[in-house]
Amino acid sequence: MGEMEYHYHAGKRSDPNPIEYETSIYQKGLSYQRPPFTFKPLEWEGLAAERMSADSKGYLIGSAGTGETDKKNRAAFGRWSIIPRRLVKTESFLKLSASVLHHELPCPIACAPVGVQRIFNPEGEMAAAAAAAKQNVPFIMSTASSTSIEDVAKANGDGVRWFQLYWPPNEHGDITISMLQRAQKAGFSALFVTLDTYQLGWRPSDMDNGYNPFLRSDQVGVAIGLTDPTFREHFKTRHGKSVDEDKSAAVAEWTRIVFPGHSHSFDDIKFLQQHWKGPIVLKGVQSVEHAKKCAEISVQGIVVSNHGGRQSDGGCSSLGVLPRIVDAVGDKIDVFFDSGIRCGADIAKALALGAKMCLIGRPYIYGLALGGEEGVSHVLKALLGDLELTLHLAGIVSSSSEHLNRGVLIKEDDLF
Ligand SMILES: Cc1cc2nc3c(=O)[nH]c(=O)nc-3n(C[C@H](O)[C@H](O)[C@H](O)COP(=O)(O)O)c2cc1C
Ligand SMILES: O=C(O)C(=O)c1ccccc1
Repeated sequence: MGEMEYHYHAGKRSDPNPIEYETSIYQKGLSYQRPPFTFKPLEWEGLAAERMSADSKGYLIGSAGTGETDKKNRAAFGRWSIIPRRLVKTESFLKLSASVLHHELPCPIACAPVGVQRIFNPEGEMAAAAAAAKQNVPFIMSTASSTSIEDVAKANGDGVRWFQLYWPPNEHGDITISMLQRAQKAGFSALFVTLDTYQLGWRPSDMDNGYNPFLRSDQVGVAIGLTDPTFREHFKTRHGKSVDEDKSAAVAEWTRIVFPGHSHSFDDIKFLQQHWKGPIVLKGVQSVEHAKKCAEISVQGIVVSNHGGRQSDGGCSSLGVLPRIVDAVGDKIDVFFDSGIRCGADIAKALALGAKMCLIGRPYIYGLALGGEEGVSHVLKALLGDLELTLHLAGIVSSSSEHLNRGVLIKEDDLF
């Protein structure tokens, strides 16, 4: 199927057509253009699950422990409601934008870093990075990618791309530097450092399945390590054989390096600041105290995230902590948000609560599993179209904080 023509238009604002909402989505859609799969966002997970092996399904959909954090992430969106304003003179095309990391970008969402994408579709990150570029959505590449840094950059072309670091311990600083240099050379313009995953969480689905994507025989998720010259050299010195001569030992060694089982400290951030020439964003913030410390050490941003509830059970909702973190540091650093976003209204609420940009996690991977590049495009376009129409019909004329702010929200609990 060719490029869909229903309306969402991230970045295609130069040619506004006021009636495109109706004509594209309904008339064209119903008569001769069919989406690759449903527009119903809450059905994507079930449909994708039908396509996947039990291992991949458990890995993607599963979360930590009883799943309490994950459930709270979702439930939190229902506690805020959008109050529509009437007789606000609106343009037919409102402006979606985001002002982050000293840039004006055409839409306020990005693809969250998600590792091992080839377990969901053979084209993996190549398909997702290509779709993101076409929709003007920044793509955050994971250290645990199943495709090398250089190949993802090629697939992403002239798109905006950022690199997510699973950060080796200090004694492997040379390997960290090598990854950063490769990413920089390949056009990744910001560094997202994930703080909450120096070890995978307690994940019952994966333990039931005895499943860890790294330890599969086809070594998915270790593409960066196995292609890294500094790691290859390190492996040879230490094991007396090349990576290619003993792949399973190399995979085990790389896994120990990127998931060492212990955390860095605030002081260590200086090392990254010395070796990365660009903005640094710390991912996995859930407390005001931690956010304030991040703001003190001259990083450019944080991601308020609990990793989609995949790391710790019994945690709070990511959306619940967002407003207080924005109040504490939002005027000093860029606050990104993720965990639990499934539709346009969810994005609208997180932006209204002060996030500058939302990262989309599982939903675009459901798209990848259901339809490769076209599936990811469908999900991104659907989310952006849904966001745009949600704002439009609420009389909110842009996604900037001037118009989309706490004034448009009410707490559902306060209504009763
Ligand atoms: C299958 C899967 C793999 C992930 N891999 C990474 C990763 O490699 N690096 C990272 O920082 N976060 C990773 N995450 C977390 C996402 O970046 C994001 O924080 C989370 O998915 C947001 O929650 P949501 O899925 O509810 O949108 C992963 C999430 C999933 C579902
Ligand atoms: O599963 C995850 O949440 C994650 O961050 C990860 C870790 C290792 C490989 C792939 C993804």
